[in-house]
Amino acid sequence: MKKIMLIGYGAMAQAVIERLPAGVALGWIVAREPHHAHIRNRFGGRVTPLRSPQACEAAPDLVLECASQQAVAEYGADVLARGWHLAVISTGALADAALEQRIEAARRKGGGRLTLLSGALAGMDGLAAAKEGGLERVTYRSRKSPASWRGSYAETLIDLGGVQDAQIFFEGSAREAARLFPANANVAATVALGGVGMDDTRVQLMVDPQTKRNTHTLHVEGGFGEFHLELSGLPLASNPKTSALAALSAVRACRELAQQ
Ligand SMILES: NC(=O)C1=CN([C@@H]2O[C@H](COP(=O)(O)OP(=O)(O)OC[C@H]3O[C@@H](n4cnc5c(N)ncnc54)[C@H](OP(=O)(O)O)[C@@H]3O)[C@@H](O)[C@H]2O)C=CC1
Ligand SMILES: O=C([O-])CC(=O)C(=O)O
Repeated sequence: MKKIMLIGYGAMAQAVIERLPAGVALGWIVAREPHHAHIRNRFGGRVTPLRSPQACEAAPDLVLECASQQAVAEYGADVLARGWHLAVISTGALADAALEQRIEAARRKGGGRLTLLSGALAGMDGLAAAKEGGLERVTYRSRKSPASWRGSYAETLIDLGGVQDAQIFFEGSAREAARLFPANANVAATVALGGVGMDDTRVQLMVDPQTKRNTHTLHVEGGFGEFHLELSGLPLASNPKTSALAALSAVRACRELAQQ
């Protein structure tokens, strides 16, 4: 039986817990103190709530980050320095070049393994293959409902309550998008890391009052030709910012672990 540590106890973490595949057990949850009593009541002694991964006395087979860019900054380097396997969903954290270097240095020194989860988008395999032939242009667009952008920096750029038609409210690099929209633009960072990098990946963010989906559009041009991919994902009921597919990509990482 493989034993995992989950970082975060929000919408995605709940979706992952509900779908944990056979052969994988949840051993630890890193969560803020107010969640600890709930975790103890729900799982009894089977799952230990922790304030940080450093408080864990055993070695998890996988540490699954389903929390925030801030959590990646707080714990990522330490997890990798211990030689553990870290799977990250809040990939936008790596838009901070200093943090990316710290994480890479810790990984090299400690021998840990870093996996970037494919998250809410598909096609990362095709992007990686296309990169081998040279990439010329990568554009990513995210289109979500007003509810999905609420509480984000979008509120300073557009009147989410008054918008009548679909509208682009942000255009910029993946680095800017991931840092300005930490709960909404991790996919931009994932595309950037798999393709032409944070500064050359063009990003458009769009609000659409007519949709209830999170639609991700990726356009890639290069020596191989071009591809255009559109994925229309259902958001999680408990967090409209987050697509169900992102949680399923974390479940898939657990299944791969079970099969090792
Ligand atoms: N790569 C991708 O394709 C996608 C990435 N994401 C990212 O996945 C992450 C999780 O999403 P989701 O579950 O929907 O978000 P939620 O806001 O629903 O839940 C986040 C959880 O993580 C906890 N948390 C955040 N920071 C820390 C920390 N430093 N230490 C301990 N706990 C922490 C929160 O704690 P508390 O309850 O105390 O606030 C909360 O329990 C987000 O960063 C989101 O942006 C989402 C969708 C797609
Ligand atoms: O889940 C999504 O649709 C995308 C998302 O939030 C992100 O990229 O951070």
